[in-house]
Amino acid sequence: MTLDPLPLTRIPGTGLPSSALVVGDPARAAAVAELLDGAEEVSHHREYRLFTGSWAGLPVAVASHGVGGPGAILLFRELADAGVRTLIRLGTAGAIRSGIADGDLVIAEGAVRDDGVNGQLLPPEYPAVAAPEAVLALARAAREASAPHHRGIVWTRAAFQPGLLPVTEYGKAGVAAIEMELSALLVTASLRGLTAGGVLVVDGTNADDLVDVEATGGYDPHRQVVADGVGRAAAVALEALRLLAEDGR
Ligand SMILES: O=P(O)(O)O[C@H]1O[C@H](CO)[C@@H](O)[C@H]1O
Ligand SMILES: O=c1cc[nH]c(=O)[nH]1
Repeated sequence: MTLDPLPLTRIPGTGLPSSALVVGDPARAAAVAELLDGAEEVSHHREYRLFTGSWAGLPVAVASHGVGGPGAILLFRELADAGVRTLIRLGTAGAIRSGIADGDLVIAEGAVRDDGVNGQLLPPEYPAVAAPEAVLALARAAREASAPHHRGIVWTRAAFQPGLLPVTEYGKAGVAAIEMELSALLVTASLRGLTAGGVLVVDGTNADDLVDVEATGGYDPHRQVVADGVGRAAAVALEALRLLAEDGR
């Protein structure tokens, strides 16, 4: 692999696979890499940890982007600069819509753009939409893996912990779940002509009192039900990348 590290994340500027799975947590990137054949760690700078390997014959990159849109977008853009064309985010999220339980997967059809970075880059009317092909590939992979899953709009929100200001009641608009980076990825993908989507594992409730507490319990992402969901979602996301590649993406 050519070693010409890009300035912000120190990932190589050339030689990466065209398909990438992105996750928040560097330790999760390492855990997902263990599912790959021939996995190697390529680079690790700040929160940006990168592995390559292959899944069912498809070369893939697995990279971590840390917590929050402003930092994550640095990785998304440098992956695009490095030639990555198809990206799936595998993350965790709090459920908002009722009927979504801990460990369930939420496949994002689009995201509310509260990511804390795109608002400084382009007008708020510009949408954050997942590639339909990515949505369908994720749904098919989840169905074939018998992983409980839901589809819908996700709220990407820069703030996690509660503050003084009232919180928008996106539950009334049918929003499925809340997380922190997906809209940064989806907008980057639209601007750069990439294919992107996201699958999120419900890990409980957001710190704000927004969610279906009865369905999800309190916020504790360190439970077995979440780890089991992340394991299922990792296989679903990798399989979706394979389906997309089969489809020429
Ligand atoms: O599990 P990850 O991918 O980090 O995703 C979620 O978890 C973090 C918050 O704990 C935020 O990054 C949020 O988007
Ligand atoms: O942003 C997030 C991530 C996980 N769980 C939440 O409730 N919110």
